[in-house]
Amino acid sequence: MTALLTAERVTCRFGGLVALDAVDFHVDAGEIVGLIGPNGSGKSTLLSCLSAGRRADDGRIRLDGKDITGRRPSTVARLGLTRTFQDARVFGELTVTENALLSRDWTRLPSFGLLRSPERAARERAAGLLDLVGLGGMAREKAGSLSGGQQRLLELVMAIMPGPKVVMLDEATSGVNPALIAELSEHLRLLHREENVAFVIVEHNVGFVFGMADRIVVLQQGRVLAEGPPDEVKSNQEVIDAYLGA
Ligand SMILES: Nc1ncnc2c1ncn2[C@@H]1O[C@H](COP(=O)(O)OP(=O)(O)OP(=O)(O)O)[C@@H](O)[C@H]1O
Repeated sequence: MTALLTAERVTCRFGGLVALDAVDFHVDAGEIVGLIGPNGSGKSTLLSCLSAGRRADDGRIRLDGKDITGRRPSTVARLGLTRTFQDARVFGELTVTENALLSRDWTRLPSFGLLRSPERAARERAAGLLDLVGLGGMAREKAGSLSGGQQRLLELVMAIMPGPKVVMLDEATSGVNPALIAELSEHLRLLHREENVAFVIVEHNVGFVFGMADRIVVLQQGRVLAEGPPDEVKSNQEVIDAYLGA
């Protein structure tokens, strides 16, 4: 089977520092991949290269068979790859619904001639997704009034609105009340099931990511240290020494 997203020998340098050193990485359709590793190991840089926020210095990236190396972030998003950021990026002065509608992509939403305009289709989709993550009752509230966890969920809705094939989550649990992390997992599972979308989850909360992922990839100093099913990676001595045991 050909992977949905593949990175071949992706290299990224910041001056003399090699943040990613010929990294191979892939995501299959509908898969949940956890990306972990110590601080500075290159996780966020890999997400930026994959989503075209940063141009890789070397290597190739393909999404659904198309070469997306060096394409613009908006093009990559339209082709089916979206992301969230370490700091939730919602617009506090806009309502929850207005935020969700910001990331609509008219061309991918079904409309039915005069009966259902693209605007109406987008609003219906936003309402459905907000309901799915439990934010339906807050649709008219200003996004700035939401809690950290609710802002994370709204950001997730914004990333999913255009109907992507893969969504990358950078530190999904950061700013989320620890008591609500189990709830966040449930909402993610629901979205995964309903939307049949693949997720790449960059995360320091090991319990959360090992509980969610089908496969874990461990980065260390810009290279892949290990990858495999969560149970296998959890008991890998190199991973314990480099990260989990710390
Ligand atoms: N804009 C930048 N300019 C210079 N160096 C950078 C820049 N961004 C990242 N780096 C360096 O690249 C390396 C990889 O950083 P990156 O943020 O990708 O790691 P990370 O695994 O996401 O870390 P963390 O878990 O702390 O978020 C680090 O050494 C970091 O200092």
